Amino acid sequence: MSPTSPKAFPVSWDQFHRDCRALAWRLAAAGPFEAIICITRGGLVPAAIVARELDLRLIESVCIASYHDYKNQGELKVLKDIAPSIKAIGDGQGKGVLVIDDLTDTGKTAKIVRDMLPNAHFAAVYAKPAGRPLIDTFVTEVSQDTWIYFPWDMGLAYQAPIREGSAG
Ligand SMILES: O=P(O)(O)OC[C@H]1O[C@H](OP(=O)(O)OP(=O)(O)O)[C@H](O)[C@@H]1O
Ligand code: HPA
Ligand SMILES: [Mg+2]
Repeated sequence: MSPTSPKAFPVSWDQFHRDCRALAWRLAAAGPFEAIICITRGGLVPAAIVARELDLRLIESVCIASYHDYKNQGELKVLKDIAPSIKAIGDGQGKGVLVIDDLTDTGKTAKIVRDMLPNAHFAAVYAKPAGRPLIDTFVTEVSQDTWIYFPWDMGLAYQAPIREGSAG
C-alpha cells in the first residue's frame, strides 16, 4: 500500500506517545530485556519512548533502507548490521533482546531482522495483517489497504470546511 491508499490513518504526536506507552506496558509483561534494537529510521522514536519506560539503556540500531517510490516498496538493503556484542546477548540468537519498529506492513523488514535474531522479541506500534505473524507484540492493527501517516511526516495544514460556502 502507499500514501495513495484508499484509507488514511493519521497519527498525532500525542496519539503516538500514548500508543508507545501502551506498547511499553505490554512489553513490561513480556520481558525482561537486556537491550533494544531499533529498526531505523521509524523505530528510533518508539524505541526512545519504550527505553525510557522500561529503563533500558543498551540501545542498538539495525539500519535498513527500502528503495521505493510512493507506489512500490523496492529492494531492501541492510546499511548497518547489528553489533557482535548485541548479537552475543542471551543465547546468541536474540533471547532477551527487544527489536522495535514503528509499524509492520508486508513484514519484509521484520523478516530480515528475524533472520538475524530468530529468538528476539519483535514489537511494532502498528501492524497490518501481512506483517502481523512476524511481530510478537503490537498495539493497533489496521487493514492492509490503510496508509499510516506518522507525525514526523506531517505538518499543520488548512482544512477546507465540510460544507463549502457556509459563510454566505
Ligand atoms: O513491513 P514492511 O513492508 O517491510 O514495511 C514496514 C517498514 O516500512 C517503513 O520503513 P521504511 O523502509 O519506509 O524506512 P524508514 O523507517 O527509514 O522511514 C516502516 O518504518 C517499517 O520499517
Ligand atoms: O502505512 C505506512 N505508513 C508509513 N510508512 C510505511 N511504510 C510501509 N507502510 C507504511
Ligand atoms: Mg522503517
